[in-house]
Amino acid sequence: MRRAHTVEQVRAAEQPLLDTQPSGALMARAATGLAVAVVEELRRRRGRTYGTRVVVLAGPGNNGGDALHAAARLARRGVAVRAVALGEVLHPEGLAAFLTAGGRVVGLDEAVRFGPDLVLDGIVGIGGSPGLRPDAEAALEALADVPVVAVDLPSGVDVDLGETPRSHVRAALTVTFGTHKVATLVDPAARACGRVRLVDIGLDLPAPAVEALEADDVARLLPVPSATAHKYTRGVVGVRAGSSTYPGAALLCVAGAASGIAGMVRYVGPQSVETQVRTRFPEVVGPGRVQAWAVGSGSDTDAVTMLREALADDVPVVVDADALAHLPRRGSSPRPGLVLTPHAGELAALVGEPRADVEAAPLRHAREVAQHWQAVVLLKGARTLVVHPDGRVRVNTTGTPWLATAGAGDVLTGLVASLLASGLDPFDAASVGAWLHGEAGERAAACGTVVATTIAGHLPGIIRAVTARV
Ligand SMILES: NC(=O)C1=CN([C@@H]2O[C@H](COP(=O)(O)OP(=O)(O)OC[C@H]3O[C@@H](n4cnc5c(N)ncnc54)[C@H](O)[C@@H]3O)[C@@H](O)[C@H]2O)[C@@H](O)CC1
Ligand SMILES: Nc1ncnc2c1ncn2[C@@H]1O[C@H](COP(=O)(O)OP(=O)(O)O)[C@@H](O)[C@H]1O
Ligand SMILES: [K+]
Repeated sequence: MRRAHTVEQVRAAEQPLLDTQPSGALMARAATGLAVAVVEELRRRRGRTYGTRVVVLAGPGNNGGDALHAAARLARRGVAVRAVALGEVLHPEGLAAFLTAGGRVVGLDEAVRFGPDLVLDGIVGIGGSPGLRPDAEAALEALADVPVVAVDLPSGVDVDLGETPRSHVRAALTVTFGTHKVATLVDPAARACGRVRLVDIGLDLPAPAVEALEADDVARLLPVPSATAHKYTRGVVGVRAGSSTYPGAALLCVAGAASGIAGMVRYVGPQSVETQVRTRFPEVVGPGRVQAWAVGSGSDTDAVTMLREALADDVPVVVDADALAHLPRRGSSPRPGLVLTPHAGELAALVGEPRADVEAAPLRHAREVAQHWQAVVLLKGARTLVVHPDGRVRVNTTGTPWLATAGAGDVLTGLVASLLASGLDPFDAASVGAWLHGEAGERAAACGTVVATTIAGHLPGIIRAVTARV
């Protein structure tokens, strides 16, 4: 599991170490890890470190201190280093180490003429508020062609919300200390981080604000049939999706549901669509009892009936697409076991705001919807979010932009419902579903361009590969 903590949590975890360890010990760990990462980055880009050039953009706080200490270490390995001071003062010990190692503080023009291979963004870290001051903006503009390594975080992002409301650094690599921050995992800030590398500085941390499943977590959560299993013990998943306008959505939702996780799949929908489903999937049966429903993908005007009928059963329901618009009104008594799977446009319609506002602040909006409907919200996107009404958040880091293809979401809806039917709770079902879907998309993209059918086609192989890990 990758874990991200808030600024307050990081500061609280740092304090006992700052109180008990020699002054500067924690910063030395951070600076050493940063210097190692920069050496690797220089080798990656230039094939060597000796004779390369690095410019530090140094702010007034400890983030600047990290960068200056790291630059001192780089100087001792033959890297030529310069620093541009952004702020009235520089971190005193960091500056002293930097100067002793042969570094020089220069003006912006000289830093540009120096021709750096990399810029180290030590402007602000977790102490920063969103946005950059004009001197930092000018420095980044003048050095715009040079790749940036962000120290702890790209300066200027909103650390705890993962938003980028104002000017900020766009890094090629972010070296973050102690734990991930919300901004290194959650979009749009995560997009400003480039690759992210975590340096352990020995913090003892509480439960995270945001977590990201990894293969071993998914392996632990995925159900496998026991020796005495029969189809009903594995769970039955029902699909109410598709319409005469969008029969394909039913096929794709069923394909996601029929990935081999649940013991049986039922389809309930218009006769003409049912015929197509049964022809394409001979293993699918008709109405009856289920342990979870997938509702709404491509359901068009049938959405309202499909949702009502699914909600009438006392089982978890995944609500997608057209059915989202027919959710019981906000404020009415919440129904347990709901998973909502909007993309940004659908979530925008739920909260009555422009799509762009949701895309600029996905975590905030997903939290709002989870609260209002007391439901698990799976907000689809490049970094899909899964938000529980109790405040827990997971972010999905698998996937590829090739997944942005019509019908991909329908496959996900069926898959999440099948995980619910097999007994996972809504939070795990949504986050495991997003992880598997992203992996299947990556595998499909490795074989060629991606359409929704090929994503579904890769699910069984991914599921077996993951379950084989335990
Ligand atoms: N406390 C420690 O010993 C450790 C600190 N660490 C580093 O210290 C950083 C936090 O240091 P600080 O608490 O000194 O804070 P920062 O260095 O993040 O920020 C310092 C100051 O920048 C100014 N500032 C705020 N927003 C700004 C903006 N948008 N533009 C320009 N200036 C702005 C403020 O006056 C703030 O006090 C972490 O991100 C990490 O890099 C690590 O070295 C681990 C150990
Ligand atoms: N840029 C992207 N990178 C990675 N995954 C993406 C990207 N854009 C969309 N996706 C994923 O593709 C799927 C698209 O689903 P959705 O928007 O519901 O499409 P549709 O309604 O056509 O099925 C979601 O799982 C989403 O997370
Ligand atoms: K920074």
